[in-house]
Amino acid sequence: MLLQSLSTLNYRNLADATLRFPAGVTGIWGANGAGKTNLLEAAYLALTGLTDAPRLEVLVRSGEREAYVRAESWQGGSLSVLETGVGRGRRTTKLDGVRVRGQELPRGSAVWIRPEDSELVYGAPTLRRAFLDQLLSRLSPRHAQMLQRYERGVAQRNAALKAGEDWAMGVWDEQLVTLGSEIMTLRRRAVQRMATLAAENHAALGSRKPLYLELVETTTPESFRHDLKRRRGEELSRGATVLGPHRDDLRLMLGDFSAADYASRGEARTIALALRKAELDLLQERYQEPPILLIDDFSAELDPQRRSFLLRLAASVPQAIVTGTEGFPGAVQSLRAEAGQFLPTQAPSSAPAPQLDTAEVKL
Ligand SMILES: Nc1ncnc2c1ncn2[C@@H]1O[C@H](COP(=O)(O)OP(=O)(O)OP(=O)(O)O)[C@@H](O)[C@H]1O
Repeated sequence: MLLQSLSTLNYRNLADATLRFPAGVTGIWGANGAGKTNLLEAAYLALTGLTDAPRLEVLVRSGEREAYVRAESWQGGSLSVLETGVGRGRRTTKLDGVRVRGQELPRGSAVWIRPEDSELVYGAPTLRRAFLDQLLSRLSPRHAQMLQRYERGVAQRNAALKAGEDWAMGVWDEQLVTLGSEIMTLRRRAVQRMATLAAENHAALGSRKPLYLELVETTTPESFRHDLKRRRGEELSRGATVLGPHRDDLRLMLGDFSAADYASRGEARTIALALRKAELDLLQERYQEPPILLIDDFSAELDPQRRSFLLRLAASVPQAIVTGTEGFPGAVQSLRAEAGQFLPTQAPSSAPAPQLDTAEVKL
């Protein structure tokens, strides 16, 4: 996958413009608040149709009603045009001029690595679940569909529990058990594979402590039906479905210790990096083409060894866009960010050029 150009209109603080990207690494540097993260966010939205903005309207420049992003990208030897428009609670996507659902955009097209990824370690289970679910949905459209139906089922079942409709539970339970069991089975398989990849990546990042990933389930496919019955009384009094895949978590362990409780900030960033690299590995495995790598603030909280891993990782994929407050060594194109504009320039760099030994980065 290669991003040839990105156009934005009314997107946050970005000037309305089209930027072109060559193969290789584009380094974008500039002061805090210049618009570097906004540009990566816009590229990710255009390429995947995905955003984790809390509300779509925050993506729209203050004072405007709609924002629009457009990517021209090469995939499997052909050029596609991907367009997404967002407004208050509304999102439309087009692929080559034809309106499609978000899921129909190329799912394996980009991976976004950013400092906030540390929240995957420290944050609430919801964040880790969202990470897993989003990745699984990108790997399997069937999973995306099942998850949507399951979540709708949980919402409807919760409404029935709140209304005290004990008599209706048999039907809701059946739906939840059928969908939930399949989701759990798929998650188990994916987490097993991801655990191996993340542990390898973590070691390649120079970490001495081993990383373990483990799914913490509130029930199992075998006992889901029985567990729902057993806890019916509690559910009716709380008005909520208290077990099932929507309550599961992904436990991250550094050796014998819970990473959420014991990891330093740098260690958390390293674990998050190992997870993102596993995401890249899985998408590449599935779609047989390396995703475009978007790396925000490449030097944040990382020591020279881990920074060097990122430099080599960026150099090992066909295309990467990397931001920072200083230049990115080895970039084929450097852009200076200022007030939402991106101007070609010679990047200043305080870091030494990376050893581009791509064999060291396992893809
Ligand atoms: N909807 C919006 N409309 C207008 N401006 C916005 C909107 N959303 C965010 N901004 C502004 O965009 C600016 C750039 O933010 P961005 O996160 O891209 O900066 P950055 O270059 O990544 O900075 P840093 O180096 O601090 O991470 C911020 O000043 C922010 O207030």
